[in-house]
Amino acid sequence: MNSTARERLAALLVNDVKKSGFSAGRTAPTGDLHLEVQGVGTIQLPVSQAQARQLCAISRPARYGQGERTLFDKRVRDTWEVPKTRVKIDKRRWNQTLGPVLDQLKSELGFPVSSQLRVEFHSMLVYAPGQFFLPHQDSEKDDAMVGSLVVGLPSAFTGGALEIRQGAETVTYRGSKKSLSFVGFFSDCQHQVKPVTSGYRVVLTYDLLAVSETLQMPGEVDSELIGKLAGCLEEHFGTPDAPEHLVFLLDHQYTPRALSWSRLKGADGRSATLLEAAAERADCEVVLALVDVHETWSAYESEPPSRSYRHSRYNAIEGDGEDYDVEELIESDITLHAWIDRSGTRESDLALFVGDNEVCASTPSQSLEPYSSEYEGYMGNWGNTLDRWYHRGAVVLWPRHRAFVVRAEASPTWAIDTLTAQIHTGNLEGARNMATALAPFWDREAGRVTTGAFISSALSVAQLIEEPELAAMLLGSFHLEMLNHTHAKTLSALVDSYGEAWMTTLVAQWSPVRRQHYSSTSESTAAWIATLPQLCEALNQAGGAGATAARLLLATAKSWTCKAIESGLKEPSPSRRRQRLTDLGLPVAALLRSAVIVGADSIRNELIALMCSGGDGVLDCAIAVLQTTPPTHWQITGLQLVKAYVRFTVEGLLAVAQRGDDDWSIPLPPGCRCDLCSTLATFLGDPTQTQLEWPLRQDGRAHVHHRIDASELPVTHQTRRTGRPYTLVLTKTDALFERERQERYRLETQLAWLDGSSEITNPG
Ligand SMILES: O=C(O)CCC(=O)C(=O)O
Ligand SMILES: [Fe+2]
Repeated sequence: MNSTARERLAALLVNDVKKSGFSAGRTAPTGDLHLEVQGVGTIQLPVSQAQARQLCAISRPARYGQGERTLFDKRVRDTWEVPKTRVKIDKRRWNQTLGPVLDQLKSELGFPVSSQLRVEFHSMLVYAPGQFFLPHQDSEKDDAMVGSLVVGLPSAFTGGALEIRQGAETVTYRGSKKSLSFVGFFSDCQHQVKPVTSGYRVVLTYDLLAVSETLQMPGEVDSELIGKLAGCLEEHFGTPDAPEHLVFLLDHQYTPRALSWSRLKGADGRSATLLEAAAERADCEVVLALVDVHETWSAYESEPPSRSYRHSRYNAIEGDGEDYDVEELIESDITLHAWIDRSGTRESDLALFVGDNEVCASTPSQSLEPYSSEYEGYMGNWGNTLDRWYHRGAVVLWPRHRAFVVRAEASPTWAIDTLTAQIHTGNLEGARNMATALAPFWDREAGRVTTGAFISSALSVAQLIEEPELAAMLLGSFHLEMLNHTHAKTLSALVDSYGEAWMTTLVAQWSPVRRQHYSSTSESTAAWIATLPQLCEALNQAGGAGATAARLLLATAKSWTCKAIESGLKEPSPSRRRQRLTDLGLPVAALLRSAVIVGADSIRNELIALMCSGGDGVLDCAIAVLQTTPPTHWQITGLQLVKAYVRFTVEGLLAVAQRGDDDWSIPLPPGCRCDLCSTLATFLGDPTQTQLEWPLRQDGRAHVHHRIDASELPVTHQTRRTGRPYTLVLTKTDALFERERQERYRLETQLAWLDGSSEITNPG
């Protein structure tokens, strides 16, 4: 007995839907097939060896697809393909056989009676002895394509079986000596043609397309079943802490383009129809969705991996084949990616995680063909693992009275658009109620949407809703880095509506300082600050409280930058420290310009004082600020002072006497002062000693290594592994002299540049 309502719902659907296969075969007499190949003539059925050889003579080797490319590789596909333009078929007569066969295949593949299958000729193939096609999947090159049809022409051959696999199940089709043999299968099945051992195998291949509505009207007979399904839905959603959704995984996999209510594959159409009717009775909303199932299994390699391909008619990927024995499911997660509701409205870009207690299926993912899989050798906790990904279709349901919340959680963009529409139709009270319902999850869900359109709409909804707390809730998850000059008017209106204190709290919440990102992860903050002058300009022009908003943003950007400089100065690696501080030149320059724009003199003065505060690193930053600011702006931004200071400092550095050719002393930068470090400092500081042999235990050696490497000193360290303890051999290198030469050259270049620039700023 299945315990949960959702499991009972899945069981009801399994029992109802006639067990239809993923492939189906038929034979038919040859009478209606009149086939002519230019250069060979009318093809006599059964195909003789002689005519088969003639066909090979006018053919070319068939290609296969992989990714975006179409490839030719005889180790994957070795088949002759008759050029399509040479093949002529009397369609009218052929349809007399093809039509009824398609009807039979349709029912065996589980399509409802009301649907229609259509075919499009794809190719004529000839397999000579030894030829084959390795396992692959045909990709859907047309939205309506659901599978492939292979029509085998009668001929005498052995081998060449067509094997179709669906998960653990393989069905083999061998063709016929006297009749036409038809095999239809879905495009989510892997299939292969085994090598022909004698004679010739000749086939026509077709794309199989589903046309017209595949959803049925549920019949009277279904009423009882629909009642039971509706009962399951009511029970599933009935408890106070019930899950938000019910996700029924369909049997087939779909590409985003192919997913549609009217083109469900096989029995999926019937399941969807029944669930839709049940949803109606249980007052639920229903959508057709695309879910990604990701499963991690513990696994081991059973034999050396072979390759398999998603063949395209023109797209291909590698699969895992049957080369791993899977043991136990370690974890599985399911994400909803897109859906289409009954009115045909599509929501893409969803990223909704679905809990285990929301999912049911009549076929476990494991017995489908994964879209992609990856085998990892020993992974620590789990030994070897096999990861598999499936793109499954699903029917997703939720109670109608929860519709707004469910849809809003899945798509914050939709939620904001809906609120906007409510406000515009004058239903402010309704919009406020809706916004209130968003509060429990809004921070989490809205935080992952960063599109410009979403930010703009959310900012205006927050203003139009005329409720400070709701407005702050709606915008709470934003980051400063999302704002640009197009938001100036709304930002200014927000300060007008809710006041400066409200905005101050919000900006603090948006601030990167709160996230404490000052280093390599903060490029986006630095890049945003570089655009701040434009935003400040726009805010100034917006009038009203725009200037207030600009000053708030500027102050936050300034504190981030000062913290980033502080953090950069603490960077132990000299080369990384120089890089980080040089990179901060751009935001500092932008802050200075912004300060001028909004008239924030104190911020400007503070930054100028900071740039003139000495120290190695700050000098690098100050030079970068000068280099990124046009000299014509130096006066107004206060950078004249910085220029003078830099000039003075650089001259001072250059005035220090150059290192003598025999001076090997190296200062050890401040840091640890343990006994080992003082021995190290003494050796380094000695102008004549270039090598030190130092018997030292392992932990001591590690400490000294670390000290030398962290400061990037021009000293090599080697361990001589004889005696006890081993001996650490430290050797000063020539890089000491070379680096100082380069550093002087750099300073001289900077000085020359500064002098050159001042001519521009002080004409005459
Ligand atoms: O030759 C066959 O039966 C199948 C050929 C095939 O798989 C293909 O053309 O994609
Ligand atoms: Fe194929």
